[in-house]
Amino acid sequence: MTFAALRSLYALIGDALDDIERIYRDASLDSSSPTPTTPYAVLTSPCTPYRRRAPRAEDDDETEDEYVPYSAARSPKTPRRTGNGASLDSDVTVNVLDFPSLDMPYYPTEEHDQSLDAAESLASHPDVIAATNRIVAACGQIGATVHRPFLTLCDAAMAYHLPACLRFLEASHTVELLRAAGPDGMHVSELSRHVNVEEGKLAHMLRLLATHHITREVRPNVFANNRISAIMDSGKTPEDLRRPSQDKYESTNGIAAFVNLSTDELFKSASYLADCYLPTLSPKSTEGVHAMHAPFNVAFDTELPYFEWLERPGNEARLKRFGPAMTGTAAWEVPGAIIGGFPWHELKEGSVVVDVGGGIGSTAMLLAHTFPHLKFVIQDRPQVAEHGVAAWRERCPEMLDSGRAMFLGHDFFLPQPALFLPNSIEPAAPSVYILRVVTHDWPDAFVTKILLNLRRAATPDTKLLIADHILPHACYDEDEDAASEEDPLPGMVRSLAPQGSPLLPNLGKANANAYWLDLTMRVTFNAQERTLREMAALVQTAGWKIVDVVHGESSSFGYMTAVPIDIPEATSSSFSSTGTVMNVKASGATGRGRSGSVLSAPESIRMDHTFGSHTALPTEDAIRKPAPKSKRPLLPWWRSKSAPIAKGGKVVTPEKKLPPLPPPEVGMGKSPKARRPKLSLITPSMPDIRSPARVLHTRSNSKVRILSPGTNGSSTCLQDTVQFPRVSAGPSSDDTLLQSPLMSSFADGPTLLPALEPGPPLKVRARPSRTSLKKKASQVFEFTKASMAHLRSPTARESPGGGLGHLAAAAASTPRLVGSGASASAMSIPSLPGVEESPPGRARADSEGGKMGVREPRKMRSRSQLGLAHATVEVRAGRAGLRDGARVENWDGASVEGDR
Ligand SMILES: C[S@@+](CC[C@H](N)C(=O)[O-])C[C@H]1O[C@@H](n2cnc3c(N)ncnc32)[C@H](O)[C@@H]1O
Repeated sequence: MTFAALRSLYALIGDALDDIERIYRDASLDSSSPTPTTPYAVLTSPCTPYRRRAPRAEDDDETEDEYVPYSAARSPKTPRRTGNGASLDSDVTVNVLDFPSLDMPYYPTEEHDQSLDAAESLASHPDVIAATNRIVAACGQIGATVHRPFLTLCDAAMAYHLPACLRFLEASHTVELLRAAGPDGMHVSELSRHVNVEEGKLAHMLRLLATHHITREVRPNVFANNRISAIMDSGKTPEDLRRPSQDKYESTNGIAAFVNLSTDELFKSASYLADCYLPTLSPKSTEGVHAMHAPFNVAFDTELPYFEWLERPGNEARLKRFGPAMTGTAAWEVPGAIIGGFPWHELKEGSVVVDVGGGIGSTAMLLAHTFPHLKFVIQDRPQVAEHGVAAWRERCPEMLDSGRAMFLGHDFFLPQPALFLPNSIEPAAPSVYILRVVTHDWPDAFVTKILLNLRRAATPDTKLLIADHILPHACYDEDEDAASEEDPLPGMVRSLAPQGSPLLPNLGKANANAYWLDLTMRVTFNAQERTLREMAALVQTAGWKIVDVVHGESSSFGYMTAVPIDIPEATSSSFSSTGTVMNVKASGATGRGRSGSVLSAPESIRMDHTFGSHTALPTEDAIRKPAPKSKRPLLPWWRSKSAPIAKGGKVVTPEKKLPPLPPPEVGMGKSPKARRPKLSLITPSMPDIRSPARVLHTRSNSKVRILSPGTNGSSTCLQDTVQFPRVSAGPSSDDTLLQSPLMSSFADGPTLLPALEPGPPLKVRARPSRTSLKKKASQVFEFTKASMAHLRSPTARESPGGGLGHLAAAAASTPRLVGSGASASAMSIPSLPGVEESPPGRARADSEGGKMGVREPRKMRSRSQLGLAHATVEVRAGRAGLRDGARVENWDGASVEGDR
C-alpha cells in the first residue's frame, strides 16, 4: 500500500506540474507575437521553443479540457495542446514562458525584464498557487514517508538553526551585499571583511541556508542570492546600511522586517513553550499574572504583556520594526479578498459598516471604493484613528468630507457608542461589524468581551463579519456528533486534499503557515488562530451564530458571517454591560487558569499600545483592481506598483496617477503600444465619461458601476455609480454592443450577470492592447459553492441544459462576447462527501445564445483531483478568434463576485 500511496503522490505532482505548465503556455500564447523576437526569448534560463501550427477548423469543435500528462509532454512525438485546445505545431514559433528559476534572484526593488515580471506574476495566479500547494503537500509527504524517521526527527529537532542563521543573514545585511556582488556571488573571505565575522563561520551558516534553498553556493565558499533570499532585499545599498541612522525597513515591502521580528523575539519565545506550560520543566512556568501570560514572558523574564514590553525603553528598534513587519505579512491573504467575503452589494443604500479595530482603515478604503452605496465607521484606539484620518486626508479627503467615512477612537472592550454620522442627528444602526485579524490577537475571554459589546449594540439585522485564518484539522473533518439535531456548521470543509488522494487532508506543509501563525499568537499573547468549530463556539458565547463562511482561495484565510442570537445567561452574568470584565481568569485559551485566581481584566490593558496596527493603506492598484477571484495573473504580491520602492538608497514613490486618458480619436488598431485600459465606456447619457473606465457587474440589475478618475484630478477616488435603467443595442461600426439576447431570458431568475433590458445605447469601444486579440484564448472561471447555489435554483434548473447550461449561457452572453463567435462551456466538479452536488456534466453555449446541450465530460481527471465543490466555466474563442473588444480576460472575477 505504501508504494501505491507514493506513486499516487508522485502522479499528483506530475498532474499539478501539467496544470502549471499549461497556464504558463497559455499565457505565452496570449502574450507572444508570431515574430521570432518575443520578449520571452531573453530569459536567462533557456526557454523551450514550441512550434505552433495554424489553427484548424476542427479546433473549434468541442475540445475537452484535455491535458497532456507530464511525461508525455516531454515526448517530441506527442502533439502539444494548450488548455484551450490549441495545438502547438509547426508554423509559428512561440517561446514558452518558464517558471521562475530558484537560482535567479528577482529583487523586489529592481526593474525587470517583462518576461521575468510575467513569470513572477503567473506564479501568483490562483490556479498556479493551488497546483503548487498540491506539489508542496505531496513532496512533504513523500519526504516524510521515505526519509529515515530519525533524520526527519533531527530535521525537526534541530531546525532552530534555520531561524538563527536566517536572522544572521538578514541582520548582517548579507542579502544586500550579495545583491551588489551579482550572480557570480561573493567569496566568504570578502564577505567577512564587510560583516566583520570570521569567514569559516560565515561559510557554514550560509551553507546551511543554501542546503535549505535559501541562498546558493555558486562555487566552494562563494555564495549568491537566489529567488528566496532576494525577496528580503531592502533595496538599500550596503553603504547606506552601515550608517547607524539608516532605517533599514522604511519604505520596503516589510519582508526583511518580518524575518527579523520572527527570528528575534518570536523565535526566542517559541523555544520556551514547553517550559511555560510544564511546571516540571522550569520554575518559571508558574502561571502568569495576566490572561495574556505566554512563553514570551518566560523567555524574556517579564510579566508585561508583549506590546507593553515592546514599548519599554531599550526596545525602540523592535517597536519601530513591528509596523513594517506587519506590512510584510500582506501576502497571507489574497489582496482584496474581503470584497468577495460578504454580499456587500446586497446591503441597502447608506448602510453603515463599522470596522472594529480597523487600524488606519485599509480594509474600509478598499470597500468604500468598491461599494459606493455604503458608509464606513473605522474604530480603533485614538492614536491609530488619528493616523488613519491623516492617511485618508492625503489619499481621498472627499470620503471624509462627504461623510462617507469617519474614524472613531474607541476601545473595543467598552460598550459601543451610538453611531452619529456627520450631518445626522439620528444615531445610525450598524449594518455590519467587521473584525478583521482582531480575534486572533486575543485569548477567548477577551474575544467574548469584544463580541459581546458588539452584540449588545446590534440590531436584529446587524451582521458580524470575522476575517481571520480558519485552521483546518490535520485529519478528515468528520462531524463530532453525527447524531446531533443541530444544523451542520456552514462552510465546513472536511478535506482540502483532492478526493481519494493520500494527501494529508489539510495539505500538510502547503498550509503550514496558518499553524506557524497560530502558535506565534499563542507563544506571544496566549492568543490563537481557531478552527471553524472553535470560532463557532466562541461567537456563540457572546450571542452570535455563524451562518456563512467564505474560504479564501488557496489560503486558509476565511470570512465568517454571524447573526445575532440570544446572549447566553452565563455570559451576561460574567460580563457586565459597563465594560467591566468579571471573572476573567488566567492562562488557558478558555480563560480558565490553574489556580482560578482572578487576573487583570481587558479594560486594564492600556489603550496606547501598538497592538499590531498596520501602517500601510492599500495600494492604488489594489483599489482600482479589487477582483479577488480574477483569473488574470496578478503582480507578484510584493511588487505593488504604487508602493514606495527604495532604489539604491533613494526612495522612489511611483507617481500616483491613472493611465493617461486616451485621445477620443484613438480607436481600434492604432497606437498598439499605448498602455491604457482595454475598455472605455461611451454613453450619450454620460457624455463626460470617456475616460479609462472599468465595468464591474453588480448583482443589482441594470446597474453598471464605472470607475473613473475623480473630477478634481485626484487619482484615488475613482467611483461613480451610474444607473442605467435600460441598456440596449446601438449600431456602430467598430463597437461591440453591450447587449445580450440571452440576458433577458434569465432576468427573472438569479442571474450570473446583471439582467440588462432594452433601452438607450451603451457601447464598448475596443482599444488596442499589447496582445493581439485575433487568436485563440481561453479563460477559466471557477464558481465556488456559494455561487453554485444559484445554479440549483428552479429557474436555472429549468433552463436548457439545467444549471450548467444556465451558467454557460450566461457566460456566453456576457456583453463582451456577444457576436464574437466565442463559446463558453460549463462543467461541474464532483463535490466533497457530505456536500450537495450538482450533477456532473458539461454544457456549452455559443455567444449567439443558440446551440446548447449537455454532455458527459470526456475527461475530468485533472480538475476532479482538485476535489472542490465547484463548477468551472471556460470561455473560448471562436474559429475566427476573438473579436476585438471581446477580450475574455476582461470578463473577470468581478462578475463572479456579483453573483454572490
Ligand atoms: C492586527 S490589527 C488589525 C487591523 C485591521 N483590522 C486590519 O485588518 O488590518 C489589530 C488592531 O486592533 C486594534 N486594537 C487593539 N486593541 C484595541 C482596543 N482595545 N480597542 C480598539 N482597537 C484595538 C489595534 O490598534 C490594531 O489596529
